[in-house]
Amino acid sequence: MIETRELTKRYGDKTVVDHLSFTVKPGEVTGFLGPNGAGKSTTMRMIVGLDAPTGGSVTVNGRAYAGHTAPLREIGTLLEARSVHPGRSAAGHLMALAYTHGIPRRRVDEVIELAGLTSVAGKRVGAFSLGMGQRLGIAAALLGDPAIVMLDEPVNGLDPEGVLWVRNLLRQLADEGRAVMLSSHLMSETALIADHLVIIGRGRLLADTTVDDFTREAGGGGVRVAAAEAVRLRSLLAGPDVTISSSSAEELLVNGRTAREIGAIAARHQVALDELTPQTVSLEEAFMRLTRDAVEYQSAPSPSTAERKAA
Ligand SMILES: Nc1ncnc2c1ncn2[C@@H]1O[C@H](COP(=O)(O)OP(=O)(O)OP(=O)(O)O)[C@@H](O)[C@H]1O
Repeated sequence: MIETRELTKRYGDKTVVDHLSFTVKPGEVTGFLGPNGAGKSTTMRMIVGLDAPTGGSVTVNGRAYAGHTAPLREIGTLLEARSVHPGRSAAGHLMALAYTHGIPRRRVDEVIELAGLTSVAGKRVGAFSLGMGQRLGIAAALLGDPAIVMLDEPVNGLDPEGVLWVRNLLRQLADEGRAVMLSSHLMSETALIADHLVIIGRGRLLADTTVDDFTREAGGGGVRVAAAEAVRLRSLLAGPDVTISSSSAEELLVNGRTAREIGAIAARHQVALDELTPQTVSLEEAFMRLTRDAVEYQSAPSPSTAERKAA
């Protein structure tokens, strides 16, 4: 389990992580989401003691990372900046890591197989593709058979097969009872992998929710109904928590009733429907709405000719 409480990081007068509190629980995949520059990497670096917090605290399985005698057995990480000697083979790299952390040699063979690197284990890391490098990074993260796995942008640069592999692996690790945390700036991809979502913007917590709840709320765009008898249908659909607007004489936008309920009411009263369409909002759109005010570099529309002349 990872627990951050009021975790804060400032660089000069800029607050990069701002009183952030969340928990990454065992048996779940937690997606850690935010636009570029939101503070995800900084938070992850503080979790493993690579950056010191300005305020607040973070614990890994109940203690500060530095307080563990065998930290690789507690938490395995893949962070963005990896330093692997390009002249070393994949097996050599993992062996060196295992040796310095007192991890038995057979575990190296296990993670090489788990990461699908058996056929390239003897190859120079410098000649690895991006995808193979990611697999090696994940193999290294799993070396200590840790209770927590924390990966920064693990699917970045992977081809569809690689993405599927990461997705299945993370599911398997969570099903084994491990706490899995992965960062991303891609909502739709994360929704396919994660159970839980921690969404941040400008270092602040914007949402701490389940993927199911986030998806349900994102789908709350109402139902569009078209019927020649729209006026009669409108009064039939009215109710305490129902709001109905209309953009034309034969169209309604209904909030507070599902498409199924609307269809049943229309059938009961013999109102013929020309259209019955739930207005879904894509997950990516919902994520963009949530983080809109927290995007570090927004693309501004270029000034119009009139504005340029006035300037
Ligand atoms: N050492 C540093 N000194 C000053 N500012 C820093 C430092 N490290 C990070 N920052 C700033 O902190 C903010 C958060 O950066 P961070 O890398 O944690 O964000 P992120 O959410 O991981 O972004 P990305 O998705 O682009 O990797 C950025 O504005 C970045 O410029």
